[in-house]
Amino acid sequence: MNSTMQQAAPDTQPATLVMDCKLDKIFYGNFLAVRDSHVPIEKNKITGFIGPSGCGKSTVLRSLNRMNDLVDGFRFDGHVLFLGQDVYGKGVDPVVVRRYIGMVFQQPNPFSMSIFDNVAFGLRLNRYKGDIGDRVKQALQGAALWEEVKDKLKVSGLALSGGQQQRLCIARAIATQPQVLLMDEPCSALDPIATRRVEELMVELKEHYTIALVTHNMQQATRVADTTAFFSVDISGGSRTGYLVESGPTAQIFENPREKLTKDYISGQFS
Ligand SMILES: Nc1ncnc2c1ncn2[C@@H]1O[C@H](COP(=O)(O)OP(=O)(O)OP(=O)(O)O)[C@@H](O)[C@H]1O
Repeated sequence: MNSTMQQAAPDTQPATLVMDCKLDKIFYGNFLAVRDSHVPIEKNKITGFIGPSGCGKSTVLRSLNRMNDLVDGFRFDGHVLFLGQDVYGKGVDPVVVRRYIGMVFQQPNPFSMSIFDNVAFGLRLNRYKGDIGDRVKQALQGAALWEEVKDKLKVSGLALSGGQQQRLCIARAIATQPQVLLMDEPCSALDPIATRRVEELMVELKEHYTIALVTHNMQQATRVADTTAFFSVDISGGSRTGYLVESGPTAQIFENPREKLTKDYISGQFS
């Protein structure tokens, strides 16, 4: 395993599998937050994570690019493989991991700097040697924001509308050309029109990227996700531990789920 994560996928890895995430147990200190969750993430697809509050959707998502490393007491049993390589392997730099597996958060969080500098941020951080201007333009085009901002690249990112800010954050995330984009409820702070825009964008982006999406919105999952993973919460041990109930093609999960728990949840019978 090398720290740059640039090796080719081993032959044993199915070509379509970008990430193989086997999260047997995830702890925050002594608290078992998630158990028994094996989530395959397939290339150029959107994998949606759905389930009730506290079932561990964000915990699982944030484990995929080591965002949880920043949380005191976080540890897990299992593995997270990116193109067959252990994301948590010895000597693997989390900063490098996040270059390949980018993230977009719930609240649009542009930096307090110009639109251009927001998008160029990761490129500069990674000492990008090419033409930064070209890459910024390409990323803004990819995030369907270029036409709206091309004449005001020096204006602060904070001066944009909420929907534009979220597309700016998506541009920032794709500027370094990651292979996977993790999106944690990216539309929850947006109005319905901006939400539709970002949903359309996600569908366009999957042509070039692989996306894992946490969403509370089941209609959103049916609109954009190719695969859906349904999580629930086990309260039988007196604690609240999230786990994967089932995952599969979105149409199957919503129209013909294998598990009664899934059926109850998607028909609104979950308490
Ligand atoms: N940093 C943390 N420290 C301790 N416990 C945490 C931390 N983050 C999450 N948890 C706990 O882990 C469990 C899963 O939380 P998580 O946020 O992953 O669930 P979720 O399904 O994404 O919830 P929601 O839909 O409400 O955002 C919860 O019990 C939560 O309180």
